[in-house]
Amino acid sequence: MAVSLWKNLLQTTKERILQQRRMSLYNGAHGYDEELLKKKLQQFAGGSINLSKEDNGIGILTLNNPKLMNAFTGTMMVELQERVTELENWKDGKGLIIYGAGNTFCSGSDLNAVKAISNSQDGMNMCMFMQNTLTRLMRLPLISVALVQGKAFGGGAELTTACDFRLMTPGSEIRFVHKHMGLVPGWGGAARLVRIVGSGAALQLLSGAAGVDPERALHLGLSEETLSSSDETGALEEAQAWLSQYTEGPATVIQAVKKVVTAGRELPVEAALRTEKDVFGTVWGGPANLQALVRRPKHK
Ligand SMILES: CCCC(=O)SCCNC(=O)CCNC(=O)[C@H](O)C(C)(C)COP(=O)(O)OP(=O)(O)OC[C@H]1O[C@@H](n2cnc3c(N)ncnc32)[C@H](O)[C@@H]1OP(=O)(O)O
Repeated sequence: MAVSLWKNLLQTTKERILQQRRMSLYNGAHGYDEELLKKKLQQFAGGSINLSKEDNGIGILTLNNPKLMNAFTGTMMVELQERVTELENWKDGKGLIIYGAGNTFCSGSDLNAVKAISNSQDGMNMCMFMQNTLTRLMRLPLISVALVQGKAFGGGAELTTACDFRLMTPGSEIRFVHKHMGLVPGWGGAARLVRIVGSGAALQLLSGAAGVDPERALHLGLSEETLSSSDETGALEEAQAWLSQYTEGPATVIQAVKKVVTAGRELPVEAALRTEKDVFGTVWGGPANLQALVRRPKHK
């Protein structure tokens, strides 16, 4: 009995690792050694990434390094990857809100770490790590929201684009400052921004490196809504209420919705259609479907 339990656990863990590899953009075949990079990132310690999984199926992910305006240290990058793995395995999850501690979102990568790994290969390795993590974040079967208070600069602006939606508080700002740092986005922010606002607006935002206030963000389609609260508690409550409109219902169905949209967003149409058929098969005749057939609701 114990042996068979152990075998099952081993098999599940193996499958999970294989699934993560499949979902990752970069692996050994790209000359990328994740374990080696993680060791390097661990040298730049500070801050944390905290996750709280609420009973209503909404996860709250906090970027917590307020002394540095929530800049990403190396250990925070590693912790973000760990939290994403936790969210991938959250059966009851439906939504996710990402926000920064201390009334500000995130000022990008920690410039102290950046300075210490300023050679090209280290930079690309760090990008591969963050692109892997943010791609997995974007593909989570959860509806995700970046709650932008204060500043979302550099890599912080890039992180907002890995979420399905952005909500901004009054006075907040999203700014792709990379050009002023002699850089371009490297965490996947350019590719995602083009898909959100179109190539013309993306080119303006990256080459102008100007701040985007809530009004302009709304106009560009970069933000869904400007919240009325500026304080952390009020903004979080508002963001939860906004997200709840879309997370109402069984987790299996909400996750299926996100999966078909992700497929439509990322795959060629034939592959997206096949995925849609497969996901449909997971809900058709499922508990929520059967209960609805009994209730026979009228959608007036
Ligand atoms: C592929 C990823 C590329 C990147 O992300 S590159 C990084 C891009 N980000 C930046 O260049 C942001 C630089 N910081 C700023 O512009 C300003 O600090 C910012 C965010 C507008 C906030 O301004 P203020 O509200 O006036 O606050 P402040 O400047 O006094 O900052 C408070 C303390 O936080 C520090 N800080 C802010 N952003 C940081 C960062 N990214 N890395 C390391 N430290 C950072 C800042 O140096 C200051 O510390 P201290 O009080 O001087 O010891």
